Amino acid sequence: MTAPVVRIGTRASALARIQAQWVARELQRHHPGLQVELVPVTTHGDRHRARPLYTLDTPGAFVKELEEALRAGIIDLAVHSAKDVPTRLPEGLELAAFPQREDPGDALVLPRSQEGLGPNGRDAGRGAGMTALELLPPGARVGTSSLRRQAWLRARRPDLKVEPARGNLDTRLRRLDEGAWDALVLAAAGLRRLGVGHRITAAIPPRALLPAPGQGALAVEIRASDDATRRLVQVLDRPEVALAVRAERAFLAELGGTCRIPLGAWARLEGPRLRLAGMVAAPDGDPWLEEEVEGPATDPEAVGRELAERLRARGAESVLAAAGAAPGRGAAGRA
Ligand SMILES: NCc1[nH]cc(CCC(=O)O)c1CC(=O)O
Repeated sequence: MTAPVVRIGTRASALARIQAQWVARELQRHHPGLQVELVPVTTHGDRHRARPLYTLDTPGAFVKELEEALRAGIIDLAVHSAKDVPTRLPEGLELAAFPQREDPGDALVLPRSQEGLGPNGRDAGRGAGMTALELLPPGARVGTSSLRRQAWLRARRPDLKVEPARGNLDTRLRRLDEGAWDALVLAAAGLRRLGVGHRITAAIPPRALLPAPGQGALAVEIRASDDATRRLVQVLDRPEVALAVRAERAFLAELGGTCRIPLGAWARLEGPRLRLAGMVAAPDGDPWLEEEVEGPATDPEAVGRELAERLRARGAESVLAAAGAAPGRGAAGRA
């Protein structure tokens, strides 16, 4: 009998490759002798690096081609950042595992020349103990591509100049150091996975700014008919992560969210209960609606729906309507 080969599709970006390689290594660690092959796939989101994600009209800008390769049988599994995966999957595919989650929060990064300022600053600088927002000087130019981060910055610090920042992470950090912006706001998980967690000047905890649904988590997608691969990837699944991300995604799906509206969600397992916080806001951060619910961990989708209902009761619908959000496939490379 020939040893089975599992073909893992990966985007070409450094972060995507690190994530796919991690999955490959974990699979081989748990299944000695298993053959894995990494198959590069280019996505729409990768081809339009320079444009803010929310201006791309394809939902799932970073996942669509991987899903097509899966359905065509070119690859057996796709490794995604969970927050890039639209809430509605194409026919015949399923998310089979949610591995251990990285830091779900966002992070403020200052240029190298200002690094001493933060709580992580090597010289235990003047900024020790200061929050991300306190570290930003008046009128600072802050680079970020996500509407959620933009809404937060505009609501909390109307003096700031919020500017688009896309391109891969290395490029953005280099341009930051060259003076393109005074600061960047990014997902902490991406920086940590890339081994540049030391560039985080100040963490922005989920309580201060609710993350994008799924932020910091990976999602492993397979063909629903592929029982062999489902069995193999079971070892990667962390039930507490799966429950949290399912609740966050259900909330997003219920509000028909796309990456065109500022929306955040963060779930934690507390024993047999699931606690889920969520927000929707106008692009300028006013209004800003935030709520928290808890419910049985046995039904994360119900907890997500309950949170959406609570926010609807507070007028979320008009916030969504004003942003032109229509029920669609859900997150399209939401950040
Ligand atoms: N939107 C793109 C994207 N997709 C996943 C990450 C980072 C890793 C993660 O959130 O899990 C990023 C970059 C960012 O938002 O700064």
